[in-house]
Amino acid sequence: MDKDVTSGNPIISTDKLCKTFSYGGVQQHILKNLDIEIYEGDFTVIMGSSGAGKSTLLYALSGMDKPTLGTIKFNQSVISDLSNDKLAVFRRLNCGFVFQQIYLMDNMSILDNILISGLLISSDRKAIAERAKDLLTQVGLNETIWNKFPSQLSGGEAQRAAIVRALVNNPKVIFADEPTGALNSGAGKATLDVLTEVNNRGQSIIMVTHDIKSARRGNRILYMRDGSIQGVCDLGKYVSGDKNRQDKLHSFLNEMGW
Ligand SMILES: Nc1ncnc2c1ncn2[C@@H]1O[C@H](COP(=O)(O)OP(=O)(O)OP(=O)(O)O)[C@@H](O)[C@H]1O
Repeated sequence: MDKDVTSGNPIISTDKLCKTFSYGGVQQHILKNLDIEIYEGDFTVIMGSSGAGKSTLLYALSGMDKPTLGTIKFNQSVISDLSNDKLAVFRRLNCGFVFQQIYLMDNMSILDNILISGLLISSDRKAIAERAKDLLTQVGLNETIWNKFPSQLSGGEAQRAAIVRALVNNPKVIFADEPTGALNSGAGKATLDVLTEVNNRGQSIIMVTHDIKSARRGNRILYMRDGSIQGVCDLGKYVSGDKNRQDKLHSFLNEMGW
């Protein structure tokens, strides 16, 4: 795949990545010989038809699931043949996750939810707490929120807290699966603004979405159909209200048959 001039070095690459599920005695080939490069510092968006294999690809790239065949390299190290235990360590050190369902722990304060993630890789509680508070402030969640419980937050506030939890260990890549899928448009925009800001500071993001407003935030769009990459669109960095970018994305998606 051609490399956008604005992109950095490949942070993840795949070689003939395949994923097959067996269900009810039938084999379903979901990812078919994918050769992909994801570049450092990019906001990569994965779009495509329903069932195309977008989430399956995201889970394979992040080491949440293992490929059936093929190789995945993360920063030049092969991760596709790691044991489950080593993959768990790899994810803890390198990956942050943001999902449509927010999965904060109900019986802990927002700050504790974030601290507990940080303590998985460091025992320096004071430093983690400082980083957590700093990040919470950056995403617009001030001190009055820190000691609340998840059920006392709006959906948008909870998703911003979940982004902080994903960032607290300073991961190389944030993997997001429909992060605005359960949010109203205002909360969705606030979540996208945070992800955009985080990416502008250099954080690599890979996001699966059906939502065109979310997709606009990416600088590189991969379009999947039936387990393959059907097309790639390099949009350049997001600039609010840039009509040329919007038109380019629309005509790419039309071309892909979206
Ligand atoms: N663990 C599993 N076992 C069996 N089949 C699975 C499993 N996970 C996913 N699939 C199948 O793989 C296909 C692709 O699923 P995936 O969730 O990757 O698609 P998607 O492109 O993200 O779809 P959507 O946009 O609808 O969420 C689907 O047909 C799904 O049923």
